[in-house]
Amino acid sequence: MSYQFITYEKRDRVAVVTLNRPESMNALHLEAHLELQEAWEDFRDDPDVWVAILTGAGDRAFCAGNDLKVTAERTARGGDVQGEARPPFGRITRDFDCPKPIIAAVNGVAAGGGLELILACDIVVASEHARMGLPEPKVGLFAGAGGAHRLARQIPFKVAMGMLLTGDLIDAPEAHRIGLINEVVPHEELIATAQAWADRIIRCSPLSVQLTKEAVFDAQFLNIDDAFRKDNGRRDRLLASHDFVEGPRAFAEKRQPEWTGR
Ligand SMILES: CCCCCCCCCCCCC[C@H](O)CC(=O)SCCNC(=O)CCNC(=O)[C@H](O)C(C)(C)COP(=O)(O)OP(=O)(O)OC[C@H]1O[C@@H](n2cnc3c(N)ncnc32)[C@H](O)[C@@H]1OP(=O)(O)O
Repeated sequence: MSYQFITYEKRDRVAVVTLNRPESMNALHLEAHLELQEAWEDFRDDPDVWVAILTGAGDRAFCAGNDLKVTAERTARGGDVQGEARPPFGRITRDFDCPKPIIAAVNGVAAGGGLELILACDIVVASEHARMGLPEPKVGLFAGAGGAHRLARQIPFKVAMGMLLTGDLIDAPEAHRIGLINEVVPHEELIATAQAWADRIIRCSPLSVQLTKEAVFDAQFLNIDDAFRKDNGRRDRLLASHDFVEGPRAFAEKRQPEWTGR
């Protein structure tokens, strides 16, 4: 599939998705959002790819959120911005709720939908000059693509409300201090650090990793009985899998496992 507003490369079980509108701070208009959605569906459904890295092109921005200039132009022309906005607000990060891990490599500013993409990722490595926040209230919107219901689950409530109600951005060291990101690294080490996280994950059984992510997600959003009920189904699936046989056998034979993910 060829893309105009993102790049999508797969190598050695890792998919690298790059937002590719550096001239617009990698801001997302509807067309870019739809390409991103397509790439996630391919990543989710490709059995040969186990982890994704999401980053932005250029050195200035990871993603500046919705493309405000395009929205302004389309609103001025009487375009159906409301219709355009409806799917992404629900979908832009729902698609990320695929069971495979996604690592964000934050190469610059992540604002609005840019931070909402990060909140939907599982592991976040940021360049030392990255900044992030949810400035939607400053532009007449609200963080409806995951920011309002994810931020307060990932950092202390009052710190989250301070960010959500002011729209203020924070720098990478502060994001790391409050636990919003895993690591802050020199800019030139960003992609290598994200790749190192991916390499550590693909040494694990892909089936175990995916079921772990599903279990964590269900525990966050389902009532405890439903979450445990789904865990029982996951456990049965894992116990019946090749990986459940291969893992202990490889350990006993002191060799690297040969995972199949089935
Ligand atoms: C909502 C309708 C949706 C319609 C369908 C869209 C589908 C895609 C869905 C995306 C997710 C939407 C959900 C999300 O919750 C809603 C939002 O994201 S609202 C937007 C939130 N983002 C912002 O408010 C950020 C605005 N920008 C800034 O605050 C600053 O630019 C910055 C990011 C902090 C960077 O500051 P600086 O480093 O000082 O750089 P500049 O300000 O000088 O900017 C450089 C250059 O880039 C242009 N630019 C920056 N941000 C955007 C943007 N979001 N859209 C378009 N262009 C942007 C800026 O204008 C400058 O351009 P120049 O003037 O040099 O031509």
